[in-house]
Amino acid sequence: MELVDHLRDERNKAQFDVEAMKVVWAGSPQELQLCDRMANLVANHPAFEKLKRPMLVRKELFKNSLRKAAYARKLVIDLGLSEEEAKWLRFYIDEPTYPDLHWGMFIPAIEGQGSEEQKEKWLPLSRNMQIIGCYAQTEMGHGSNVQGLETTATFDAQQDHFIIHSPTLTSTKWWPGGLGKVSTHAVVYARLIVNGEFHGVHGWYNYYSFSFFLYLEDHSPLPGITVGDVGLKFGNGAYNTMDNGLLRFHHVRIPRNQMLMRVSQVSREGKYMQCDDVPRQLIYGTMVSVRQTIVAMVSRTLSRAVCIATRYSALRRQHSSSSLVVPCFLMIDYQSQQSRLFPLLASAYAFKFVGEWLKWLYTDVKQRLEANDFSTLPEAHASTAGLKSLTTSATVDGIEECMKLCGGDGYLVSSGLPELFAVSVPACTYEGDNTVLMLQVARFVVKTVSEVGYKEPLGTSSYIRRLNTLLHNNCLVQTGEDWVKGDRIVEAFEARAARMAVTCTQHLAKFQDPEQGFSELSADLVEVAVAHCQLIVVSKFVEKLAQDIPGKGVKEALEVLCYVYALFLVHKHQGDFLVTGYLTPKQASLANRQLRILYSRLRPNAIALVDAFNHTDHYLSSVVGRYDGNVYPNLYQAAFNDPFNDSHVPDGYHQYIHPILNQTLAKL
Ligand SMILES: CC/C=C\C/C=C\C/C=C\C/C=C\CCC(=O)SCCNC(=O)CCNC(=O)[C@H](O)C(C)(C)COP(=O)(O)OP(=O)(O)OC[C@H]1O[C@@H](n2cnc3c(N)ncnc32)[C@H](O)[C@@H]1OP(=O)(O)O
Ligand SMILES: Cc1cc2nc3c(=O)[nH]c(=O)nc-3n(C[C@H](O)[C@H](O)[C@H](O)COP(=O)(O)OP(=O)(O)OC[C@H]3O[C@@H](n4cnc5c(N)ncnc54)[C@H](O)[C@@H]3O)c2cc1C
Repeated sequence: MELVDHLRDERNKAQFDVEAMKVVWAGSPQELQLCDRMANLVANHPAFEKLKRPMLVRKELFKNSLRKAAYARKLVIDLGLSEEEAKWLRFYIDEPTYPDLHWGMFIPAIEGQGSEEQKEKWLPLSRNMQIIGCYAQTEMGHGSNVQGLETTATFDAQQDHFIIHSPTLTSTKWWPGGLGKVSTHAVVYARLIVNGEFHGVHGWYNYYSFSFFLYLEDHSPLPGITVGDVGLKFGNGAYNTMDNGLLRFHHVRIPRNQMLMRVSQVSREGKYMQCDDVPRQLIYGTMVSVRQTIVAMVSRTLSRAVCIATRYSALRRQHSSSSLVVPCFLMIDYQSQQSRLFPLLASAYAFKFVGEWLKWLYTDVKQRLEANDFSTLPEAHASTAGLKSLTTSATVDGIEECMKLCGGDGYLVSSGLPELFAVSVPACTYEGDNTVLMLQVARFVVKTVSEVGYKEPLGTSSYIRRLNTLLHNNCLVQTGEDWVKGDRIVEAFEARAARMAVTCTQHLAKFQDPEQGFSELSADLVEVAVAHCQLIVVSKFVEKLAQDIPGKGVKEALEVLCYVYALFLVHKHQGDFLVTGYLTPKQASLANRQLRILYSRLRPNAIALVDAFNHTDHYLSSVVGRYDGNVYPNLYQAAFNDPFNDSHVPDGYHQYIHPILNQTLAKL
């Protein structure tokens, strides 16, 4: 039977080579081929079916996710997949499970913080999954405030042991993924006590990582350990496939050599030693690594929501504004729909490119750290923290908007959007609360501004070198067309970021106690950080356009997306641009007018731009976002796939409806 493509007319409108755009989106022909292979391996295997997930109760759901993880592991071994291939395989299985933390945090923590000897011992065991690990940092009472962690690790010189203890209820380890039911090991953050002395109580370096056996072979916890799951989380399915755990220690002994010893050591005699040439911030290194990964992944999450909303918008017809009776308008042709949808489409591309750049920055910093060069760590910290915060917040808001863009059907689980929202929303909290992370960026920016004159701003903050120009030269835009020039756009974002940073730095200088100033101005400081991070995203998109991009019409289509992203932000934050005096109201309104022109240029390419994400129907898991656009019969069928429709008479009907119909309520 011939398959009907309900989106064919839309696909025919494309003004660029979709296959070439797929390569740009994937990053390279090799990446495209790799992702395509892994996505189809998952899509074509019944073991990875996921549509029934939201109907399962927690215990079934969890067992189902363990089965999938075990099956994935078998595929990795049987097919001899590389670590990179295995990573994509897990990604397309699309279900948070313990291997995410094992591979994503436990192993990187050992790699980054273990001594050579420890790495030799623990890494082969971990990579072969002979042990399964998690990352136990957060406590019930302390999440953002890592300095406040209460778990103690007291050195016992007599027995050459550390004694790990949870002195209070609030010191209970709380949230670590994979901890609740599965992990055999954990990297635990604790306060170090040697010879009765807390080490580094004034600094941030008084937390050390320990690796320890959590379970005996019969899989009951070691004596002195209480472990469990933190309980049901938001959304059906969603993050409930993960055993986020709780953990308490009652004077649990572990050998001294299980303290991760790259940053500092405790000797057999009980002497505490800090490695001179290694900054203490390195114990936060795993977070830098994971924040980078989150940015690399988040564009795909947003692209998935946008793909669903764009395809449905290009199929569904509603009435025109002049006639409420004739259903003639495609939803995507409403200007208001475009103004909500197209900036999200542009954001997905923008986040992809900034994610590629961040990966480059992180790879560079990682190599430097291995060679004990820590000079770029502050920038890597600020960039990973800020971009993690910016992109996850925008993505989660974007998914919610996509749900609304699909009308009532977006709210159906079968649209794929509610579960995507539920599984993504904790990304604004985990790996650092987004506001807390933006305050870290603000610290970095304010420090850079304060040091102008005796320390050269580098990398993402190098615009601060041109402070004088940026503070005094206003925008030169005179026509709408003037707005679609890369260097002009970047300069506008630089001027806004620099002016906001300088104003805040001046306000901070008026406080006698800098910390009090920082606290009182924290809302403004978050806005400074947002401006700095948006500048990074815009400038990396513009830099991408300066590269050689093959394929008919590909570069032109990307230019439109870049300007949509940038001018949408100018419009959204026009208050910043106006208050700082960089723009006049006329220039701001020219930006908005140009944005409307750009939407009309983007419109014919909309479907092709989401096709270029190359998402399989399995990955999308959305009736309304199907590739063939055959929505309505499938939407109808999906309703009958719900077990709730197995019978016309639900449980409770005879008991609770009949008495009402028969007026026999007194018998209840
Ligand atoms: C949509 C979803 C899509 C995709 C998802 C994909 C993958 C998901 C995979 C995994 C995610 C799953 C689970 C998540 C796991 C976790 O959540 S683990 C726990 C994470 N916890 C946190 O992130 C805690 C946040 N808090 C902190 O990081 C710190 O406490 C703090 C930095 C906020 C503050 O710490 P302080 O000790 O008070 O620091 P400070 O005094 O402010 O700063 C001291 C100096 O240190 C520098 N610094 C801070 N952090 C780092 C760092 N990470 N690296 C390098 N340097 C750092 C800081 O800049 C200061 O420097 P100065 O030069 O100014 O002194
Ligand atoms: C799904 C999920 C998975 C997780 N996985 C792990 C894991 O594997 N391992 C692990 O160790 N942890 C994990 N966590 C914990 C996570 O890292 C913390 O939840 C996170 O760091 C935030 O800490 P908190 O929950 O204590 O929030 P809080 O720090 O209590 O924040 C609550 C509110 O206070 C505000 N706030 C806090 N501090 C400040 C400040 N200094 N200035 C201004 N505002 C502030 C925040 O902006 C936020 O609005 C996970 C959490 C979730 C939800």
